[in-house]
Amino acid sequence: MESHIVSDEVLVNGVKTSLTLSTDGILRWFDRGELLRRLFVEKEVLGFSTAGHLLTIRALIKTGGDGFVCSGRESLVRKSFVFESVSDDSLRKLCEKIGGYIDSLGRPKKLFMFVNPYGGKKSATKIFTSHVKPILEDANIEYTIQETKYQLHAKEVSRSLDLTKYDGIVCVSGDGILVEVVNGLLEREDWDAALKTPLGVIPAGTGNGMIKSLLDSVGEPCTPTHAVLAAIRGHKRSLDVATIWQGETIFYSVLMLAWGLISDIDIESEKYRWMGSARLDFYALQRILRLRKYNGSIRFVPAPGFEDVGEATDSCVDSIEPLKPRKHGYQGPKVDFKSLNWRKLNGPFVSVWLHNVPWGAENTMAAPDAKFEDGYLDLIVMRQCPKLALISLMSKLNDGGHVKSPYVLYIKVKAVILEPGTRTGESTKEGIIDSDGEVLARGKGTYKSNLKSLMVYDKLQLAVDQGLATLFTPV
Ligand SMILES: Nc1ncnc2c1ncn2[C@@H]1O[C@H](COP(=O)(O)OP(=O)(O)OP(=O)(O)O)[C@@H](O)[C@H]1O
Repeated sequence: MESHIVSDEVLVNGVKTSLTLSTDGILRWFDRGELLRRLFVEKEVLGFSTAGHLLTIRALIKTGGDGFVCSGRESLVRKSFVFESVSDDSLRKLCEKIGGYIDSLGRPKKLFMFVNPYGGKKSATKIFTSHVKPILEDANIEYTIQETKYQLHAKEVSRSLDLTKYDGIVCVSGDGILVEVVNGLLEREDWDAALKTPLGVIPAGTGNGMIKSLLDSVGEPCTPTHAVLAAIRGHKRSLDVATIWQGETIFYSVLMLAWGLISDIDIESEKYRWMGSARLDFYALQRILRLRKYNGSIRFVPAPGFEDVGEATDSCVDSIEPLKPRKHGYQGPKVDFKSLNWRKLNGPFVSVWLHNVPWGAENTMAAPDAKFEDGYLDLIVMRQCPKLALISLMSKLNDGGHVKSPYVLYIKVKAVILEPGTRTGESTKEGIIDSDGEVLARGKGTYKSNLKSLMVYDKLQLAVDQGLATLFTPV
């Protein structure tokens, strides 16, 4: 028998009932000894409020169950339970004990929220109003909202935000805003402390890979409501951050980097945006039928267990360019690159993909074995593949089945030097390198754009720092 944190008489619909919070964190109420209902405070209770003698407990309950069901697809609904206390004293005691228990869970009390009204289907504001706001209010969480007004606005704000005022930053957006926030935090003088600020995402973009990866890892569906709950229950986890650099230019990535087939599909299919999500399948098929291969090489430091992949490359050591020291902010991972075991794969390549978390988008499980905080990136390489096999392989992207294909090399790496080259047979055409939805580099003969990309289509280096950032997580 669990001991009680508090147990008292209350009225439910005028009927005398006993309300109990036990040390196992379950709130139960009984009628003549018979259990009427129970709520798992940690999992289901958002908060409570009082009015007169009434105590209202607000919860988020799985539909189709009483909170004990764990299947992945049911939805969550807000529900209130009202208890009438028998005296001021009783109400005070109940509030103090239930409030104390909720406080002990380490939940955020004040959040800074970015809302990107231009991400995805332009529905972030609506998602905030109808899914996020009511839950924050039920949970008595204060929030400050910042709508993003232009590209890199979230990065700018994160660089100078007074973080002592907030217990976390939540982005109602796609992955793009999260990446901006991480980049902004890493440029701060107090980057080390700033990176301990937990970050959350409410899916409202085209690519919602990070929140999909978090929710899917515990069998929960990627919905705004599940995402809010993940952000406010007080659980945190670390996240690896990859530093990508070329000369003085640096980009911090938390999701992925792609070169070849995948980035061509992602970026070039933008011109078919009017087709909606069908644009990706449509353009993927075009790209497979007229398959491109790229010259170039990848040098990498393999994770334990993958030391024999590729060929040894000693010459690499001389060509490593260390990260240039910055005036302030994070200085990159502290690794002696020259002492590491470098291996090499030569092109031509159909596709080169690096992934930090399993899902690249809600329907793309790029790297089924990727871990948030293992200190490695998953490298997925395809050098050649018959077109029919490639079509079937692309159809397996939604369950990660592609990594089992004999045409795919799937390993874990700590650092990479990528040397992208021209398309085979077309020496005037180069490719696109894309990281976390950003075009990092656009080579000759690709699509036309007035926007200048961050880096040039040339050698770039990348290394992972383990668990540098912090995320809100569902459990
Ligand atoms: N007010 C704005 N106007 C234009 N662009 C903006 C605005 N606010 C943010 N952005 C940019 O929108 C981009 C997309 O952000 P977000 O994370 O919401 O979605 P996404 O899924 O990454 O991308 P998509 O635009 O394809 O949905 C970011 O690169 C960000 O810089």
